[in-house]
Amino acid sequence: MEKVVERILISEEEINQKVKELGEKLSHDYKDKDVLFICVLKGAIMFMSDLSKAMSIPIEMDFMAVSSYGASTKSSGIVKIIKDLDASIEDRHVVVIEDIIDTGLTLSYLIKILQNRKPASLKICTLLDKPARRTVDIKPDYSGFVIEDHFVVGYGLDYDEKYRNIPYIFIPKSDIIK
Ligand SMILES: O=P(O)(O)OC[C@H]1O[C@H](OP(=O)(O)OP(=O)(O)O)[C@H](O)[C@@H]1O
Ligand code: HPA
Ligand SMILES: [Mg+2]
Repeated sequence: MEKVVERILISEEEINQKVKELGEKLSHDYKDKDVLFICVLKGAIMFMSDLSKAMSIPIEMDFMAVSSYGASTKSSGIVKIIKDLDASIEDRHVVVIEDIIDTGLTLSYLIKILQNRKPASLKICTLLDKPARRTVDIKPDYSGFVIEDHFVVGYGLDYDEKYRNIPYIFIPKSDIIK
């Protein structure tokens, strides 16, 4: 990994601690409700998995896949649904689980679609928030770390589909990014 890591931004320990805190907060906030977590594939896979295990209440899970980045570090601005939810979210208490809010285009598009399906409530939980690059007005209800304007990978986040499995979040060396 020395060949590709410029700098570790968030260590495995820091992620674990933050996920534990978010799990406690969400468990408290949803203790009297049936909550449905929607994982935004593929980036949120690690966060969804660890966060759901940090919950002290039972939750339901569903998955949605959208894509706007492709093999690039820049959002195309066009968000495509690649896989939709399996079930209706009408009257459900929904929390959308994301790995990162960057420009905000992906989530603002997704939230509009989900809001139209009339959930009882709809909140956003993101591990990373990069407000410097926001082009649309969207804010998370739950957020792990606010980060500066770096392209980051690891813990679900990819560059050209690689590094999602690395258990920490790092800034890659510039020569591996085209
Ligand atoms: O706020 P934005 O600028 O829209 O960027 C954030 C989104 O981009 C990434 O997904 P991507 O489309 O690369 O798909 P992936 O999760 O499969 O990597 C990331 O996982 C977020 O979903
Ligand atoms: O910083 C990032 N890293 C990886 N994928 C991303 N998608 C949006 N922002 C990022
Ligand atoms: Mg990506």
